[in-house]
Order: sequence, then C-alpha cells, then structure tokens
Amino acid sequence: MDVHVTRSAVGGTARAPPSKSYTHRALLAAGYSDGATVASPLVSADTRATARAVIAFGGSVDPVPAEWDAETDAVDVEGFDGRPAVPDDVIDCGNSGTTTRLVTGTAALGDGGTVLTGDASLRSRPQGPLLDALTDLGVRAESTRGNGQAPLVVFGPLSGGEVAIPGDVSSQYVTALLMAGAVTDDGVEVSLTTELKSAPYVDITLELLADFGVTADPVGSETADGAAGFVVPGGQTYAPEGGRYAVPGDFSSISYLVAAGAVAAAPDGAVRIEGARPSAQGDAAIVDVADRMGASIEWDREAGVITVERSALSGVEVDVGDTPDLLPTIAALGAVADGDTRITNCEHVRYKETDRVAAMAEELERLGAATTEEPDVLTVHGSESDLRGATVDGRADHRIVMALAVAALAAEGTTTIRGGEHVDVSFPTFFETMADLGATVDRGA
Ligand SMILES: O=C(O)C1=C[C@@H](OP(=O)(O)O)[C@@H](O)[C@H](O)C1
Ligand SMILES: C=C(OP(=O)(O)O)C(=O)O
Repeated sequence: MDVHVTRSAVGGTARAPPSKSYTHRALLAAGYSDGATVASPLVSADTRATARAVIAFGGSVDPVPAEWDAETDAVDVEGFDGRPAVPDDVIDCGNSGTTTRLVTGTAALGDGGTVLTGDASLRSRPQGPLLDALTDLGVRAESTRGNGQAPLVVFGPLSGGEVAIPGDVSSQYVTALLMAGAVTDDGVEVSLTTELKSAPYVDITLELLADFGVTADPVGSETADGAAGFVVPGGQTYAPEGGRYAVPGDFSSISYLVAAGAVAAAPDGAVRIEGARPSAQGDAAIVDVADRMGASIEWDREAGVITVERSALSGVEVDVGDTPDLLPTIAALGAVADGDTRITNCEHVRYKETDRVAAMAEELERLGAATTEEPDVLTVHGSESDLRGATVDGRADHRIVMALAVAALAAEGTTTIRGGEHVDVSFPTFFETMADLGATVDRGA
C-alpha cells in the first residue's frame, strides 16, 4: 500500500499503543503459567504470532488471535503450565524476531520436535548463536538450510545447565533462555562472551519475570548493562499477582510521535502523548535525544504524559547500542536538524527486519538528505531546507515506514511511502493517529 504524506503541521493528543516487547513476553509468560489474563495487550501482527505459538504448545487464548481487534482490551490465556506440548504443525512466526527467538526457547522444552519459520525477512535473520547455545545444552537445534537462519528445527527436552553466548547479535537469545530456563529442572546460567547489545530488553524480561513471580538475575551488575551473564533457577512457576498482567505503553512507538511533534508541531501548538509511564524500556531515551537536539519537550512521568513543541533542531551524537529500534527515528530527526547527527554503535541494527542502517541512509537520500554510512555509524548531514517529497521504499519494515513518514512531515511537497501496511507489525493505527494529529495523510492505492 502506498501512503502519501504531505508536509503538514501536527498538534493535539495521541495515546501510545501498548508495548510490543511486554505483550510478547506477557503472552508467552501466561502460556508458561497455568492461566493468566494479559490486559491492554498490543493488538498487532507480531503479537498475534506469539499468541498462535502459545496455542500451538497446548495453551488456549481467548479471544483467538484472528479475532483480536481495536476493542480487545484483555486476552485470557490458559497456559500449558511449563510443559509445552509438541505442536501439531509448523509455527509461523511471520515477521517477528521476538516470537522466533522466545518460542525457540519454548520449543526446546518440548518432548519432541518443533519447526519454526516465517516470512522472507524473518528467514534472513541470525539465529545461529541461540541454536548453538541450545545444542551446548543438549538440545537438537538446527537451521534446515544450515545457515543459522529459519526454518528452524528444535527437539527437546531441555533440562537446563550452564551455557555461553555472544551478546552482540541479539539480546533476544538471552530472553529466550531465561524465560524457558525458569521451568527447566536445573535452571539455566548464561554467560556472555561479548558485550551485551540491546541490554534494556533483558531488563524488560527481568521486570516482567518478577511480575510473574519468577526470579532471574544479572550476574556481576544490578541491571543487564555491564552484566557478565544471567542466572535463572529452575522449577519455578509463572503466576502474576491476581492472575492479571497489564502491558505499559510502547516507547519505540512513542518515538515517532515525539519526532512528529519535534519536526512539525504547529506554531503555538504541541503534540501531547499519553500512556508514557516509566518502565524498563531503553527507548524512553528518545525524550533525552529530542531534548538534546533542541526540541521543547517535557515528560510528566507520574501522569505518563509527554508534551513536545517544535523548535529549531541541531545534530547530536547518539549511541544506540542499548536502543537499536530508535535508529530510524533519530535518523529522521537528523535529516530535519541542522548539522550532523552521528548515530554510533549501530552494527546490530543491520540484523532487523531489514538492514536499517543502509535503509535509512538510502531512503533519506531520496528525500534530499546527505548521509554517510560506516559499518557501525550512520551520519545524517541534516538540513530541513534540503528535504523534498519523493517516492521512498519502506523496505517492508514497520520502523522504516514510520520514520520516513516523520521525515515526510518536514519535506516540501508530498512523499509517497511504499509498503505502508507494514505498520501493522507494531503500530497498526499509526497513520490514523498521524491524521488525527492533523497530518495530511492519504492512504490511497
Ligand atoms: O526483546 C525484544 O523485545 C526486542 C529486542 C531488540 O532486539 P535485539 O535484542 O535483537 O537487538 C529490539 O530490537 C526488538 O525490537 C525487540
Ligand atoms: C526488530 C524488531 O522486532 P523483532 O526483532 O521482534 O522482529 C522491531 O520491532 O523493531
């Protein structure tokens, strides 16, 4: 689907969608339990994939994922109580890396084989370190093509143990081992052979596990950042207090709304974002990044409200080691800001739905921005007056689509974004939300 976005001013109040990361974990944790309700889940393509996996392992999900819609404010899960059944069929993880990695961990617990696959993007993403770790733990875990990518075949059962894994490809491997490790007989101890990238996502896992009554800890640090590894005792039971877990708002999604306000809030107007309560999400760093670039931004943490006004932006340096999903947003902000925005420590951002470093460099160039790409640094040489509407390719990647839509708000004329439908992965109402804020958005053919 082509979406046409014309330079326009925005203003008013928007609500952050629920967090994708917490929703995946909460659904799977509810699957590991004997039953729990996930309140205010994100209803999206990726979270449906995790719910389908819970069903494949013998859980039940009400309403079923195919029937989730905008009115779905809670999902009741009857879990498989730590003992996943062997699925009747292949598990289709769609476009979702989180589903694939976390569910590979679940598959390892089964007393039989599980096959996982997904779309072309998913089948190009790295799974090798997780397969190797499971193999070291005595599980047969293979890529059918022998290239470390899905389709994957996993034969459990896993009883636990000690394992070493690199941390610089995906933190989701650690999350998978911790979530599954809690219901093994012996527990799992993971030691990191490299620095951990995307560390706040492991903090999200630890926070959610604690809310489900499961103990897991970093080794050698208070948080995932700087930890030498992680340990989760076995034989634990997943059970959230009161049988219910409520998902907080999503700061990766909030980043597009913050950026829209920073580049295009009407004079005398502001974008107000509700649902922005503090949690373990590293992507809350977008507030600080926008502030450093010169945006007028305030975050009332207690009320969970962010208010952004437009002001002149200038380039900054940002390390995205902890916050890979912010790269597209920061690159879009950088295109509008004056001067250079250097986004460093971003090699792992190349392993997402697409190579997001190359994608943002190339697509922003189409809009008139100059960029310089190095293996782990993206520099955007920004200047709002250079931006002109053009046809850009969203690369079948939700975050590229949304970041380009933000840049389009500040580009002269109209920008056509190919593949607008991919926002369904994490923020299905993105274009409605932008239109409600006053952006000129035409979702034509
Ligand atoms: O665990 C998670 O929920 C996620 C972890 C991050 O991936 P990596 O750990 O692979 O960097 C992030 O990019 C992804 O969108 C969601
Ligand atoms: C990379 C992402 O998700 P996943 O790894 O689950 O595909 C994302 O949402 O940006």
